[in-house]
Amino acid sequence: MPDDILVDIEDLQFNYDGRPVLQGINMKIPRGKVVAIMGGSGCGKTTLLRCIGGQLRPTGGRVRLEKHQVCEMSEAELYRLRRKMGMLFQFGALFTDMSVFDNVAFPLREHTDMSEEMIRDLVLMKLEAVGLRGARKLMPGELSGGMARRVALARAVALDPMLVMYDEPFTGLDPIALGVIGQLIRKLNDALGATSIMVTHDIHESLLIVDYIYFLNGGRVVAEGTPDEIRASKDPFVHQFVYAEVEGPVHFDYPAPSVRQELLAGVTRV
Ligand SMILES: Nc1ncnc2c1ncn2[C@@H]1O[C@H](COP(=O)(O)OP(=O)(O)OP(=O)(O)O)[C@@H](O)[C@H]1O
Repeated sequence: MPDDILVDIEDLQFNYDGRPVLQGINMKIPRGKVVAIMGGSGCGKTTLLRCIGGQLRPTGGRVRLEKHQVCEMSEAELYRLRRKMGMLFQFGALFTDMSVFDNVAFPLREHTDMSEEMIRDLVLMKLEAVGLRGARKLMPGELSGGMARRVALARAVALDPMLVMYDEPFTGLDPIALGVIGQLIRKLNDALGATSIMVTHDIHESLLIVDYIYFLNGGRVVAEGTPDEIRASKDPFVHQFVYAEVEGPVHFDYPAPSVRQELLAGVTRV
């Protein structure tokens, strides 16, 4: 694998109970880049992140992260590998019974045997990077939504990960907080020399901060490109996302038989 590719995904397939969700995904994510993955609801974006992180075992294909074949690793090996991955899942839930400081210190205490003094210095550095050093004693219940997301961001990068994965980091934020989080994702990626993969529905923020965007539909990559290529694209999938059109090739309904079929089968009673 060329050295500049951190994550190499080849023909990745995943089924839930026999229902195909990922149907042959190919992606090469270079080191140092911020990449967005977009697509309609339920098209498999979170499933893809979980296959990269090794939380789900694919039914076919492979994921290489650096020199590691993620799909073939034991639980113990995955546990060690995850130390090098930061993850921020939807809403970036903080531990509500721990202060801001302890939330960010958590991965350091869990995965290293650093002294409390070192942990303190590192936590304060990460909180400084997200502009919340002064808020370290607050509890999550005392934070605004945007502040809580910034703490979750600081926690995701506490161990200086080589790869940071974000699952819908902008959900529920007002436009200003959303812009702040977007800028921080970019800034932290570059300051840490990390690589970031972000699942998001926010095309406009993505166009501002990422290096490359993949569009998924039906478990496959249907379009991809740099922000400039995406802006200039005539592809109908891309067009539907950029202009937030309800009608288009992306279907937002969960797959179902026709209403007529269901009525005939008598299964629509609730
Ligand atoms: N644990 C599960 N068991 C069975 N099916 C699942 C499970 N988790 C997800 N699915 C199904 O797999 C498909 C892909 O889900 P996934 O969460 O990856 O989609 P997504 O693109 O991230 O969606 P969204 O944008 O709405 O978060 C969906 O149809 C979902 O219903």
